[in-house]
Amino acid sequence: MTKAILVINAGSSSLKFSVFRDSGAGDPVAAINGQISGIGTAPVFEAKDIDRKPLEGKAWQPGEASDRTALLAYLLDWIEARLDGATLVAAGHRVVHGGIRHAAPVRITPAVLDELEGLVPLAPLHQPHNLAAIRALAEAHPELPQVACFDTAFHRGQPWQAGMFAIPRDLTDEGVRRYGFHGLSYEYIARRLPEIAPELADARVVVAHLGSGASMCALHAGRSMDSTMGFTALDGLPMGTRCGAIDPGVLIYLMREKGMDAGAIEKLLYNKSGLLGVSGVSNDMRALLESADPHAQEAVELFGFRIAKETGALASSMGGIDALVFTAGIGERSAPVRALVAEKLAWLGVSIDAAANTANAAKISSGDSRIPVYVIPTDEERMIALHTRNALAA
Ligand SMILES: Nc1ncnc2c1ncn2[C@@H]1O[C@H](COP(=O)(O)OP(=O)(O)O)[C@@H](O)[C@H]1O
Ligand SMILES: CC(=O)OP(=O)(O)O
Ligand SMILES: [Mg+2]
Repeated sequence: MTKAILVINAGSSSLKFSVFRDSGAGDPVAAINGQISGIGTAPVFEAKDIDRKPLEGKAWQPGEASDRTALLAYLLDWIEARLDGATLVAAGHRVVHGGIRHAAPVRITPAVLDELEGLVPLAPLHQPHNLAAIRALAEAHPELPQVACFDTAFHRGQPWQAGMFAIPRDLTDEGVRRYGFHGLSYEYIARRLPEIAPELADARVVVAHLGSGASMCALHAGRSMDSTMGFTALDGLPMGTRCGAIDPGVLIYLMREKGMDAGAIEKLLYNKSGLLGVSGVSNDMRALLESADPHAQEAVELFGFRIAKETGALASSMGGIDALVFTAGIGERSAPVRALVAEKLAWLGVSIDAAANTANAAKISSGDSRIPVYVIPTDEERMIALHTRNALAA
């Protein structure tokens, strides 16, 4: 029997999904990818087959389909009509925060769901939507096994120094520590890199996951040694709308001198900062690269500066660097951003080939670069499908 696994990556206003077919041999294979975007306003459903051929499009009128349960029920009906003889056996979800307890994917039960709900304050942009999708699916299909795959899990094996803040120990003990995120993406890169470059299997590699959320990871022999994100997905690099690393004294200043409460600070740092806050133009890197506004150019420059700076820091965490990898939306597709970072890493001997970079080639370093530089498309969905299958088999 061919089995089908539904993979869901739920965001604030979108629900990305994939259907994988699992014959039992090798990795599950993606058959359908799609998303429902515009949730909460005017939802739009799009799906493509594995050759990127459009399968379906549907747009709802504003207000017509406002709740996630109804949209998920629609999605499930649509998927079930296209299983083509396969049986839907499980759903795997990206859940951003697994907290102190989860170092591996877990089968969802009501108790697990309640526990994950407790982590909402640590990932306000993601966790509520991840859990809402699980709840809605459980309502529509109570018998379907669901598995939560955590963005934090891959980092749980880091050396203790990478996970610790210099704060009183009782706070550390209760979980106020650095977790790291985008773990499903880094785990995929850790598997994929040795296929592309076998000589790098045991190497010290800095991976830059540059999407709407952006972070970097120090990978040594495929294991996470350090990462730029910490307790929350706010730390590290500036992102589309998130500030990245900030002096905690700024928060005290905002509270004391500006009278801001937790909600206002959360909104400022998660939704109004980053590329959007610096540029005043957009949170989208494409718009900034096209803009002549000097503040847009400053936002791009700051992004590149911080990526280069963190490359040095992460290399230090591993005692050196043997390769650099770019991935995710900006990392995979923005030659100007990669060129900017490479320029700032010239001191390290990084040099890229302009034509290869423009072509988004797999290897973009020039022959005389001291370390190779790769562009590797990430595949968080494939990791989720794999983890979901394995969690069910266990
Ligand atoms: N060709 C491109 N050039 C520059 N940036 C791009 C390009 N294509 C996509 N992006 C950027 O990638 C970001 C989305 O990355 P992605 O990894 O899909 O994010 P997420 O999954 O976190 O929503 C967008 O904010 C956009 O700025
Ligand atoms: C953890 C995180 O920042 O995720 P995303 O890039 O999807 O926003
Ligand atoms: Mg992403």
